[in-house]
Amino acid sequence: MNNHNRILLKNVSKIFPAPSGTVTALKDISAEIKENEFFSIVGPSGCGKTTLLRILAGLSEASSGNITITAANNDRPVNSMVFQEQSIFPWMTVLDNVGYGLRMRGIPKKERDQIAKRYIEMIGLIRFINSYPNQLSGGMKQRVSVARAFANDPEILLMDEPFGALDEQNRIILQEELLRIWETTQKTTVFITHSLDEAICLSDRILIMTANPGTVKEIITVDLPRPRDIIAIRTTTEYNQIFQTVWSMLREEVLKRNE
Ligand SMILES: Nc1ncnc2c1ncn2[C@@H]1O[C@H](COP(=O)(O)OP(=O)(O)OP(=O)(O)O)[C@@H](O)[C@H]1O
Repeated sequence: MNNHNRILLKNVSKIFPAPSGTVTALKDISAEIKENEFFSIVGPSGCGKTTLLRILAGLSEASSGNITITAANNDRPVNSMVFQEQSIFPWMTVLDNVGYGLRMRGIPKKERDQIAKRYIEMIGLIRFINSYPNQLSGGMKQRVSVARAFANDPEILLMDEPFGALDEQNRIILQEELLRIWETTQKTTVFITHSLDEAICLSDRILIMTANPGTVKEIITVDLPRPRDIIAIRTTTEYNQIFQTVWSMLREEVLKRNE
């Protein structure tokens, strides 16, 4: 991991109007996300994770506070987002879906097809390069979304529960593929998940949020060596210690949320 800050959040708050007045979804969120870091956010349901990611993506504005995203190269998009639901275009082939962001940036066809093909190979879908989404399974479609986000080569990658809708087997395969692509590209990534296991297996650090309002409870460093074999690291003492630490913090918040 590089020591430069790529994303700086300073006292970010978000207040939504609600029928009974207002809801404070986020309160004074401050964090520094480093260049090349894999940074996950976990927290009880409704604590504001998606709201925070939407603010980072520029899809929503903070009510107060500052967000700074340092762009190293002005020709690249600032961010690409991968959502939980499959968000690929049904009328485009896998190749055209993965190259979509590059096309929007005016990259010539030959070059964008070359780049797209590289990522399609990485996600193991080269046999399906000319297939349409209705010929693919849910897991395959989500792999196309992941490949598209990386092919776009954004400054930062934002992922909102990208594997949440998948069955466990596909989830493990996609986690392994994501780890491999991330370890090759070292793209600064902010990743939301409900799964502690997923957060630990993938991340350099994990931000644990409180609920009502969403604040930073703790930021934990995941000191597990890379490259990681996500099946093997689950059997280590280090993994179990981190799991217990994160869970004991999160448990308090989930219980509070259920009160
Ligand atoms: N557009 C909106 N208008 C009003 N309230 C909103 C809006 N979007 C989110 N909220 C509220 O803000 C809070 C945080 O919501 P958000 O979806 O960010 O949480 P989350 O942590 O992503 O939830 P989950 O884990 O269930 O996906 C919730 O109380 C939610 O009801």
